[in-house]
Amino acid sequence: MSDCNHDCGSCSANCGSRTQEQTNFLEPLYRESSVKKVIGIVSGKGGVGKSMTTSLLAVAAMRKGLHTAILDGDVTGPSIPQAFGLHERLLGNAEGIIMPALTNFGIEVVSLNLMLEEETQPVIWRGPVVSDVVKQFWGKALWKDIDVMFVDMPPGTGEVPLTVFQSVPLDGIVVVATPQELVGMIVEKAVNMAKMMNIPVLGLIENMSYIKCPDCGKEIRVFGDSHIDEIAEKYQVPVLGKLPIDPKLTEACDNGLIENLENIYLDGVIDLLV
Ligand SMILES: Nc1ncnc2c1ncn2[C@@H]1O[C@H](COP(=O)(O)OP(=O)(O)OP(=O)(O)O)[C@@H](O)[C@H]1O
Repeated sequence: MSDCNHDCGSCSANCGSRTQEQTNFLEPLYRESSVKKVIGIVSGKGGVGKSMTTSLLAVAAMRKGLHTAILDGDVTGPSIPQAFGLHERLLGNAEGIIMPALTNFGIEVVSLNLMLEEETQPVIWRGPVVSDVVKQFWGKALWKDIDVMFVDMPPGTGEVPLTVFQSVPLDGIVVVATPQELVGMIVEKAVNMAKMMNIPVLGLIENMSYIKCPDCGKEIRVFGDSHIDEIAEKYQVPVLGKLPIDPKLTEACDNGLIENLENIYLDGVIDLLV
């Protein structure tokens, strides 16, 4: 590795220069939980549509008849409950195990926003506390017979997402980016981070790729030309989708109706992921 500091105790990469056994940071599941497949939704920075993509993928999986869950790991900016219109407070069982909330169509959700006294309360916690919360969402919740779980990962490639990468046994990740990010190195950093952790990159999704003129149907590339195919080729990963800026998506998210939306953009993707 080019940035190796030869301190294997502080690194999770399983590279050729490793001199110490790899430490296992994985958080165990609660004994009554079972999750067949765990997919992390990752972005190089915030606000690019990671939660939107997580929600759309979960809805698509649920519609395929899979028992689906969302672990909202974006602890400081949790937007999953809003997209599904969830507001009730989460309950714990006698052992203090979190019981996930159920959406109208049966997706199981755990999110910090369902635990706060006030949904508008800011979460101003330091990194280790944030990553600890995500670990607890994985290990201290009752995830019963889940076929596929989507983890809305904390944004970026810093300490918090790194700890989540190490604590939750991800089967793979999907990277979401806007066209601007695809010009820079942010996406490549996210892809490389996953590779260093030996986590397969299942594919890339370009969000806010274009806007369709409602009058003539022409696709306008507001943020410039797409570079997603070049990056996908460079890293040999598939492009799973290109989502336009669609006011119907914003409206559905804002009104908690994401499950009622016809999921035209990511419908076919589930067969490639699960
Ligand atoms: N393709 C799209 N068309 C229309 N609106 C979108 C689209 N993608 C995302 N949005 C809207 O943009 C906002 C940000 O999206 P989202 O919350 O999914 O981003 P995020 O990457 O999860 O951000 P953060 O990491 O800050 O939580 C939301 O209001 C969402 O409804």
